[in-house]
Amino acid sequence: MDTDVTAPADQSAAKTASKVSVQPGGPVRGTIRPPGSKSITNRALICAGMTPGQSHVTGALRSEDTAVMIDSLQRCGVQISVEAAGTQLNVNGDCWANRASSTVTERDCQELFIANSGTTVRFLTAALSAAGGHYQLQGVPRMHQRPIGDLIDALQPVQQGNLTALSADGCPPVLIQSQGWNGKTIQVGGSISSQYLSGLMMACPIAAGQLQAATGKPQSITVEVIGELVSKPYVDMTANVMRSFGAEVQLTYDDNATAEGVSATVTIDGNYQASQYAIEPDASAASYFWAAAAITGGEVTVEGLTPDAMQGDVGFCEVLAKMGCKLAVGSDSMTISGRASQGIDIDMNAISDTVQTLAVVALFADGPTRVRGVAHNRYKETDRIGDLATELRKLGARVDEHEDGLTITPPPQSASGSSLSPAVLETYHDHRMAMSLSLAGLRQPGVQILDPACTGKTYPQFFADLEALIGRPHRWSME
Ligand SMILES: O=C(O)C1=C[C@@H](OP(=O)(O)O)[C@@H](O)[C@H](O)C1
Ligand SMILES: C=C(OP(=O)(O)O)C(=O)O
Repeated sequence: MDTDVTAPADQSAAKTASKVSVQPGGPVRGTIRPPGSKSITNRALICAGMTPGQSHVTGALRSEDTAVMIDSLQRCGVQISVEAAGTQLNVNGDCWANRASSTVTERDCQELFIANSGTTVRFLTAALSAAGGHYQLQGVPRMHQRPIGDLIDALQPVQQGNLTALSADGCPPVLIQSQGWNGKTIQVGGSISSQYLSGLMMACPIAAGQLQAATGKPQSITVEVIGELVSKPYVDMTANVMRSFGAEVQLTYDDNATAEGVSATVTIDGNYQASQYAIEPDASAASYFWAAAAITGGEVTVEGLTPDAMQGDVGFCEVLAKMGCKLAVGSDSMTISGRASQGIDIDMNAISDTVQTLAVVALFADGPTRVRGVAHNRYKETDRIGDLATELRKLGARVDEHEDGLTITPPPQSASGSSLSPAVLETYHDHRMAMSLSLAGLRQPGVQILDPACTGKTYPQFFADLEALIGRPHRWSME
């Protein structure tokens, strides 16, 4: 039996389709280069967009999360022209030069729409607070339930002016009325999201530039994380991108810090310089294609990524290797082959965007898989522990939900392959729910995914690329 994706023939149809299903088939074999990294694109946009001069970014991701970042920066006066189907960005931040932050707060409030993009709201809150001005950042209803209180609390002692999270429990919309920063050391919590620290780090050169203009002296700003810090590879990524744009970043971790102690210290010197910058393919997106090989016992090569990539999510290949797959590393590629046959016990704190991918792979392993260390997954596009458990149960797995993760116990395999159940699966406006759950259809007949267009948050072409990889004509169900 061949694998087959039932999906729309073109992306305009994708926007209106209500369901997609992937039909079971043989081993998936092929090569793919996913689109650019969302996380790196939005970092490059902040560094380039807040810097006077012309920067040139290649390999960028075009998706909803990057579109709202581009649109917000443009509304603030940054000039951004988009070429090569959205993958090349010419960014000019001259609008920030010679801008007196004491006068800009008098302007009309600039309303910015950030949809459900965590990176956009957290990075822009810090950057615009440092730059000064009057802004309101507003998103979709789920964004107004995603915490930003730790970032607001960190900024209150350093920002001159008012800063408020307008929803209950410290969630967006965010209202910023800022006259810049005072240069004091910043302390931030990191147990809910690393994006607060990343946003503060990227804002430091902006604030330092303004302080230097006012005092005539170079400024150095320090940020400390108090207690736990989740998703650490994203913090290393932030430091890397900042260095490429000319900032000096010293970053140290203390893995033995107590709950009240300082677990990370970042000291930032220097300003950004307009730069040329090339973006890696998205490693979280790549996880779906590696998983396709692991679920079907095939072989998939992802080009443009190696274990040296900036994105921690390339570590997903090591997880698959623990489950029994073979990992082959090329000069500019990573190949996963063979079936993921063993259940594992694994801490996914550092690579939490791949938990849903792993959960679907775990459905086809021979024993249970325990995922630990991802309590922060409850604050993402949806509750990625509770809602994930609900959908996996519909497929017939036993799922035990824990405070910090879940245990997935697949039903015993039948001789014909899968012993799961057909199911119509909800996606909760979560792109990763749609992309990961669709892979269950590679082995289990009758798996239908609702609202496939939600992949547009980070990967509008996902189902077209999946079809190209598994190599059969496809159709969308247009119900
Ligand atoms: O900094 C980033 O680019 C990201 C950090 C992670 O969030 P948390 O730090 O909230 O885990 C990740 O889930 C998100 O997709 C992107
Ligand atoms: C959590 C995610 O995104 P963000 O926090 O940037 O909205 C994600 O892309 O999985």
